[in-house]
Amino acid sequence: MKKARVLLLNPSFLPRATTTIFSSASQTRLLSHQMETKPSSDSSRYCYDPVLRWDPQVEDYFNKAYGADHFARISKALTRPSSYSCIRVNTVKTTSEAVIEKLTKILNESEDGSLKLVQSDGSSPISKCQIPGLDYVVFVRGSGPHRIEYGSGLESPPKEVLVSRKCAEAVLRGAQVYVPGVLACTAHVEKGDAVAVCVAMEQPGDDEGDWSVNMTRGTTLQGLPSDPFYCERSGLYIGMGTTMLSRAGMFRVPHGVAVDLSNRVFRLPSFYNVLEGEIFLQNLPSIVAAHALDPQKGERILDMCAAPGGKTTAIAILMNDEGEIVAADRSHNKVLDVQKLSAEMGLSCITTCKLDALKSVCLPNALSDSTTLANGDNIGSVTSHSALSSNEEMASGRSEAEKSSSTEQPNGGDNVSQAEIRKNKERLRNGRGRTQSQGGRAGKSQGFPPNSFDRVLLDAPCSALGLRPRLFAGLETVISLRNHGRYQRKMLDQAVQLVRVGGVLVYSTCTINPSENEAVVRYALDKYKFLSLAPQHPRIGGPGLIGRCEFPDGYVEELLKPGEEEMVQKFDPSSELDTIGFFIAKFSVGPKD
Ligand SMILES: C[S@@+](CC[C@H](N)C(=O)[O-])C[C@H]1O[C@@H](n2cnc3c(N)ncnc32)[C@H](O)[C@@H]1O
Repeated sequence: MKKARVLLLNPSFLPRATTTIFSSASQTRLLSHQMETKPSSDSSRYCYDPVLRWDPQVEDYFNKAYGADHFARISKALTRPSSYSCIRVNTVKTTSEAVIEKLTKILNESEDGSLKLVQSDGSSPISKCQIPGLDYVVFVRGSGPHRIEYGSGLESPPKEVLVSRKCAEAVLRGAQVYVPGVLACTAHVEKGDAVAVCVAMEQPGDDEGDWSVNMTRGTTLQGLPSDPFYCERSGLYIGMGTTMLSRAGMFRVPHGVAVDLSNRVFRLPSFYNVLEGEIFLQNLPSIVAAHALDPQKGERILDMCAAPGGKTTAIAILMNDEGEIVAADRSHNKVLDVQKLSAEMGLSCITTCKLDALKSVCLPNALSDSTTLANGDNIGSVTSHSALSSNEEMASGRSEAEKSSSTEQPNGGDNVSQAEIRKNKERLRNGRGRTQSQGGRAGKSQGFPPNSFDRVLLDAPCSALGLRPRLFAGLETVISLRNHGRYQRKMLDQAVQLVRVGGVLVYSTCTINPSENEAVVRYALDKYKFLSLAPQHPRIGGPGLIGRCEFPDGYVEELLKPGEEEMVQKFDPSSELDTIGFFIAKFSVGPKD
């Protein structure tokens, strides 16, 4: 496979990089270090130098796709958080300047002084994004990896708290160590003790592809080589902190902070619950995906896999909250999350519905057929889009008064089941029920007629192999990666039908897997001759991969053709942009016949 040219990026777009401190031991560490059985020296044990574990065939595939050196860099980058937090400002409510002022005050007043300390040159860690058109994006620079003094040279080893891999990934992003994430702890730990926090990583089981942590919660550690998985935990220390509970408390109480991790390998501010409704923490490529869609005021847009609503709300802000965005997701509870976010951000152009993207196209006659069915044996569970938007089922950020007075019925309003009409009349008379108080219910949609949207975003569910920090990747196999691609192609088949001629379709994923990115684009371009790749603005990601990949089982995967690679945006976690791995393709929809 031919590797595509790497686009050189202008680093001035980004917050200035902080000094990284890698020990020479960490640079030379062998890929197989987690499997070593010999006890390691103190300095290589008490440090953060994880190596991502992949299924061997997946690793082989990625090595071929990217080249071994490049993939090793990607794999390493995935184990670290990005060096900055990216904040999207809700310009409907506030401005970047106001947010920068408030965040500066919050950070200066914060009890955790670590963020102040990282700026050795006296500059602020907060800055406005310099990418043209993205001046409503604010970066907050973090720092790391820091070398932590664990006191390992002392006579007795440091007391330890062992946390689950998922807990560790959250902690690396700035979270605290919460009780449910704690798996094991040294004996006799009391509240207020200094502890080293390390990660319990999945280990290979007896069968191929079988991985597990294999440790009972509450296990006692001694800090000695006789501890379970002692060697395997080498190089997996994420910081030093103070216990907020005794050992017994950690395994007795259901929630709360277990360790106040004051000395971290990576220091990133946690903006949990900060400036709610005014800001949204979002990865830079996700913001760029909303721009790639290029939504215009007054348009009708479908976000097919919308939850939790990060891109939906980004699109709404780009439209200045004028037009209609239908935010769909398969999961009822996740649709509620979109409703909550839209309401919090004060956005009224977003309507939500529960919809399986694989069934999102509904032919006009099928629409009334299934509505008839719904009247009979499945009352109220299937409701057309028109019914939803006119009858409050499709919850939106619009005020109650506005919605109840709305007479707008885009499809003529003739697809509403009588049961739904009765139910809604009652609801309007009685006011919202308890579960409907803040978008407590997500209406189901049975789909939309072909060509009913100006633009469609398909931010597809994927293997998420671009998300970082990631400490383990062994569960995906070449077959599961291929299956993700198959699922995405089926969704794309639906999306293509829903965009009107002259409209735009954006396809995105947060994975580095070519089967879910370039191969899906190849499929779309080969199958739908009316699709063409369209230029994206801004274009700050790198090029896609061209060529083909042949697998040992004979499966052949076609990727992009020469000339197409510069039309997509591939965000490489190992590049200077220091983002998650992400992929964006934008298609123009030409005449369909
Ligand atoms: C990558 S996430 C979307 C993230 C979202 N676009 C954002 O920016 O906040 C993928 C979403 O697809 C949803 N999903 C998975 N399968 C689906 C299906 N068949 N139909 C609709 N949604 C689906 C998941 O529930 C998940 O919320």
